[in-house]
Amino acid sequence: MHVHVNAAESVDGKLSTREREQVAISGPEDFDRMDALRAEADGVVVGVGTELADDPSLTVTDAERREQREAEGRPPNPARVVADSRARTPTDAEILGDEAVTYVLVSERAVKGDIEALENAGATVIVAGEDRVDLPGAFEQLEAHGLDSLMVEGGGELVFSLFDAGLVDRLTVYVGSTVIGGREAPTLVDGEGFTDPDSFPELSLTGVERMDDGVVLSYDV
Ligand SMILES: NC(=O)C1=CN([C@@H]2O[C@H](COP(=O)(O)OP(=O)(O)OC[C@H]3O[C@@H](n4cnc5c(N)ncnc54)[C@H](OP(=O)(O)O)[C@@H]3O)[C@@H](O)[C@H]2O)C=CC1
Ligand SMILES: Nc1nc(O)c(N)c(N[C@@H]2O[C@H](COP(=O)(O)O)[C@@H](O)[C@H]2O)n1
Repeated sequence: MHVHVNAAESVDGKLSTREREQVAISGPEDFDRMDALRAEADGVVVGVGTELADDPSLTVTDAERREQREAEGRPPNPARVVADSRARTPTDAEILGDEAVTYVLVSERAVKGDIEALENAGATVIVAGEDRVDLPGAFEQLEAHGLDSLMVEGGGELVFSLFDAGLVDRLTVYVGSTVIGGREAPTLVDGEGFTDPDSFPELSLTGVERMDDGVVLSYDV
């Protein structure tokens, strides 16, 4: 499985405000770059924190990109994937719309009734892990469903777990020229954090590009 993490952060590393409401950090050029990344991927992934905060659609906006995918024998939109241990995704969430297939990754903590409600709303539910979603195990199951490349949009809790599990292959981050601040505001990588310098993931900078009012930094992991 190839895993690409892409997000937009303020100059002080925040993904959003302490109120965790969706903020447009990047501009039209970067949103178009994100759309192109979605169009390349077999699946677009978020954590349930992002799902509940933003209610995103995770679909490809540009019609030509959807047509190009279809010309290649792919579905017009990538699959949507949400890491949601306790099956908290609302059944009227945008990601359960019929523009694309949707996988909800849950753990054994999810109750049967909530799983069935998501299945009735059109989701395919994948169970992996006892407490939180076991990401390596869940990604193996996604591969069995034909998904070989994932574009992860966040948020910081999920991105930490992906780095911690050694699952990230590529990182692109738009750094906008704005300051959000707030010790409780989500950052690109939250979770428990790494403490041993020997365990810090080492990235290799592969690109720096000016875009909108900021820069896009690209890394191989
Ligand atoms: N600027 C940008 O580019 C982006 C901004 N955002 C912003 O980020 C914020 C949301 O980020 P955040 O709160 O970090 O939430 P996340 O989207 O990272 O979701 C975190 C939740 O995912 C669930 N989860 C399931 N399995 C795992 C696992 N193995 N590891 C980690 N989490 C797991 C957990 O809930 P549970 O245990 O219940 O399953 C956890 O609380 C919002 O404010 C949103 O607007 C988000 C994406 C991009
Ligand atoms: N690239 C980027 N720039 C920003 O400024 C952002 N706020 C985000 N957020 C991500 O975009 C998702 C919105 O998805 P839809 O367009 O509604 O499908 C949101 O959930 C974040 O993942 N990204």
